[in-house]
Amino acid sequence: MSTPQIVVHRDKELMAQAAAARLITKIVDAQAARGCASVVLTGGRNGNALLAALAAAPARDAIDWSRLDLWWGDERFLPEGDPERNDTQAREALLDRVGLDPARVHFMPAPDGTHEDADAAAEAYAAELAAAARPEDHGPVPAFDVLLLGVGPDTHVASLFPEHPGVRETERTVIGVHGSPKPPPTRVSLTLPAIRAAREVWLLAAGEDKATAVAMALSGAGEVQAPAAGARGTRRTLWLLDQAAAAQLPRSLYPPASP
Ligand SMILES: O=C(O)[C@H](O)[C@@H](O)[C@H](O)[C@H](O)COP(=O)(O)O
Repeated sequence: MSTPQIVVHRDKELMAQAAAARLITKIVDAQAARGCASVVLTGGRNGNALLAALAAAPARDAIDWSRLDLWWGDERFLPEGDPERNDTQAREALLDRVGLDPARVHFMPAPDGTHEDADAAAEAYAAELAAAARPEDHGPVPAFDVLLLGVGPDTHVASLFPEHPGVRETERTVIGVHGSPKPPPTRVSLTLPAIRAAREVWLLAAGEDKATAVAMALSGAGEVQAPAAGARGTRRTLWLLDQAAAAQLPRSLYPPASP
């Protein structure tokens, strides 16, 4: 697993634009090397701001959108089209404006006749991930190129909350989450083992309400107390912050070239 690297941007708008530029390059490079790319999306304001910045970036057309696999790190277990669903928000911010191949867009299931509860939805998503994993991925989920995560003020990532059962999961790749402290209470989430299959994990945090969480997760806290600390990529773990979210980082971690 990779050691976290930290990049601090002046404010959250610049952070979203720089992350979008970084993501465009990453996807273009992966497509040039292998013909396709895979990205795991996150819910939350910072993840959506990144998608909106991507939609507005002229260089977005460098991406072959029909050869991009999209997955979700977590989803709010609400009916399809609900404005609070992460995928509804992602569609509005970006997905409805680009030429994606619907077969490559892997929404997490919504409640319906087949997926009565979040546990059934999680099981179905785990099977979809397993079916997409190739032998060279050496595991039950694809080795995603980039997995995006927002960081909560309590250090949660995806729908893995401090001290909740989900953060202790070592076997399953996707779980149903019940009693989430962040509404809505019922969710579906990748687990830390699934997150750690990604080549690159990018964590996004902006605003002063994130400063304590960022400092805690980067200062040696355990993943049960600080789930963000357990989110690492096999090749790279990148914390993308604005100045306010970086304000409580120990000086030893604060990158030299930061504003
Ligand atoms: O479904 C969700 O709500 C998320 O996926 C969640 O993990 C989110 O990313 C963080 O809470 C950060 O959210 P903000 O970027 O809005 O602070």
